[in-house]
Amino acid sequence: FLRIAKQAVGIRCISSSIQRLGKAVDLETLPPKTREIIKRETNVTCHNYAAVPAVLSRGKGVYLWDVDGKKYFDYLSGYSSVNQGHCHPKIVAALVEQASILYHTSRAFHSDLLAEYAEFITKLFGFETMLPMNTGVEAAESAVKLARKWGYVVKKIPNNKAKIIFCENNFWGRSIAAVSSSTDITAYENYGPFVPGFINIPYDNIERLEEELRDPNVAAFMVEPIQGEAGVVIPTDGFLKKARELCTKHNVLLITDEIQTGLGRTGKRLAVDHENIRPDVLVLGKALSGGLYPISAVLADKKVMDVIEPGTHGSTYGGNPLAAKVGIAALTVIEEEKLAENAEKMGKILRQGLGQMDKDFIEAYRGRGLLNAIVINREKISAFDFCLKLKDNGLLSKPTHDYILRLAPPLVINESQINESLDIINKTIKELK
Ligand SMILES: Cc1ncc(COP(=O)(O)O)c(CNc2cccc(C(=O)O)c2)c1O
Repeated sequence: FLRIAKQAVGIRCISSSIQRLGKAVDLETLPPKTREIIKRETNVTCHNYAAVPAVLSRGKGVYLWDVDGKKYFDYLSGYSSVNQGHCHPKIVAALVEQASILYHTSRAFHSDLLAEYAEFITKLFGFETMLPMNTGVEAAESAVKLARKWGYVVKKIPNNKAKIIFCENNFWGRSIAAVSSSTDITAYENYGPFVPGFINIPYDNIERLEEELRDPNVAAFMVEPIQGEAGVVIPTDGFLKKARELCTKHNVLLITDEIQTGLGRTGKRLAVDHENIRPDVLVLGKALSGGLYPISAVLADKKVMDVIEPGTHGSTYGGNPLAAKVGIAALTVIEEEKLAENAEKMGKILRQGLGQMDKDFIEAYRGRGLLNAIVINREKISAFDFCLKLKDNGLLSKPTHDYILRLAPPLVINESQINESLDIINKTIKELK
């Protein structure tokens, strides 16, 4: 239905003012080196991003520096990839050391590190097996393939009839399958025809989920525990727990996409830990490498994962020894430095500060741990233009929508840095009043 609806009317299921593309920026207002590099890049690259006009050349911890030496707080963390902070010495050391030993064999052969990495990550998250991939969308798409195959082989769904339930305003990447499940017209427009068998329900709507789960051809429900790109949308307490119960009741796989919410970002190792539930399939990415290298993974128990036999799925780079080494280091840093606990503490301080800001300007704020967002009064300024002003004052972020600004610094941030960031946001608001 969704596919036909999208093709027929191209409806915008979410606000028509989606701001995937920021406002045009007057390059002449930028410092010369920044301006020149942006012009050169624009001349020879696909224009698939409307970037905030900062040209960065160095990063350390929570800080970034641009080519003119200006220092910024990073409040995007590479879209929650750099949870461990920029250029973390342990993760860099792992890469540098392994890069001069062995970095790629393909899985046509075994390498000495995949076993160590797979044992580490499966033990840490409590699953029997893992499938190593590279980007988030690859892992999410692998989870969709795994669920479909499980549906046919185990649940005995008639061939090519498997359905997968997604939530409106989901975001799991830019592949044809990912945009086939999307309700964001800027993500799917002019990319049809779409992948069949995908159903959309409103997020955080248990009644609608139960309704769709009654269809015996449903193989899985894939959901973000907190919707990141939708604007840090937190479900009602108990939603995930109820979804878990219903998926079990209807013999449907629960897939949680923790590519943005996982690995300490929301103040727990995984966002599902806030409700103490265990999915059938867990999808990780982004901070699995600390932002240093594309690493993603799908975790599941053997009764699910073993439907994939040799030669029926794969990836040139998936599970390479460099990724294995970097993955172990990145996960070790999160655990050893207690980054989830720090995210919980620092997130509370951040939201406390946001709560004291001018309510005429910041209409709302929300978040868990260090995955936060503010809703800006659209009468005052767009989120993109507010970003430009924040940049001038030394804080970098990027909107998720016209009036929603994400605030997601590396999880290594400390209290004085949070307070300094709050001062920058307050100063920017005062300048705009
Ligand atoms: C929840 C979630 N799942 C999957 C993906 C896809 O990961 P990859 O991008 O590594 O394939 C994401 C990605 N998250 C994300 C956030 C903001 C921008 C962009 C962008 O594609 O420009 C992507 C995500 O936020």
